Amino acid sequence: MSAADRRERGAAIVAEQVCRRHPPDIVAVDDVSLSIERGEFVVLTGPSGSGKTSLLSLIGGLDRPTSGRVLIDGTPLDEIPSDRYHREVVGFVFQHHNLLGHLPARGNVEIPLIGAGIGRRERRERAEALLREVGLGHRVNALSSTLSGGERQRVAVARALANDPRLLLADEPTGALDSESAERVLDLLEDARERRGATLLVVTYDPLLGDRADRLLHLRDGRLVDEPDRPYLRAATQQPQG
Ligand SMILES: Nc1ncnc2c1ncn2[C@@H]1O[C@H](COP(=O)(O)OP(=O)(O)OP(=O)(O)O)[C@@H](O)[C@H]1O
Repeated sequence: MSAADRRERGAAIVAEQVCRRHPPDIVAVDDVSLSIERGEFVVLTGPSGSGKTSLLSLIGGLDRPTSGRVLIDGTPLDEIPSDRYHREVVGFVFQHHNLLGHLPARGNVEIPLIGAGIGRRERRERAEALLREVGLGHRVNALSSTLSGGERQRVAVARALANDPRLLLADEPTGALDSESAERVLDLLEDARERRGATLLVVTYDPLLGDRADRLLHLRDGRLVDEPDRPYLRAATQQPQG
């Protein structure tokens, strides 16, 4: 199916000849075209420095292509107001979870709800419900800085889900976790897809995620490449270097 066909059927994400250059001569993303169906779970992998985070940032509206364009549900991303996109459409899980350590777990999950015109009490209830969903109902008042790595990552997932995003983007969400915590985070992401119909795009080296994804995309030197097997999916401690 061509990218244009998928767009007609309402692909969640389309990239059309997307490039991201950094002066003077770095090409982080080089002419990438792709299409991801609604509700699909796609893993993006490739060696270190191949452009995975750069591409995720372009799709997540954290950065803009130097040429080409990204469409979300058929609408060019640069026509969607950035605050609306981040408030209503997309949720992010970062590897280093970017939690505010001085806030309790609940406070972190409430952050995306603050700009959404939701009253304080409802925000609180929703954040607590999400934390229960990720198995942290007993830790809602714990300062994030006192949580374990796996717990923090689960808070990060709860925060990413707070706005009920239809697009969930994750950058090495299990990279820093032991296998049990990694399984748990992965279950949460898959649950978001099954229960909420979210589309998942996940950057990873983790074979566990690769096994569960519908499809793997491989980047090398900023370009999408065909790989016969899964050379970049290895335990985090054995990450291949560029
Ligand atoms: N702001 C920037 N300025 C200059 N070069 C950049 C910038 N951001 C990324 N790059 C370069 O673009 C290339 C792709 O980087 P990116 O972080 O997207 O790779 P990656 O595949 O996510 O790597 P890793 O797996 O190590 O996180 C790298 O060569 C990187 O040094």
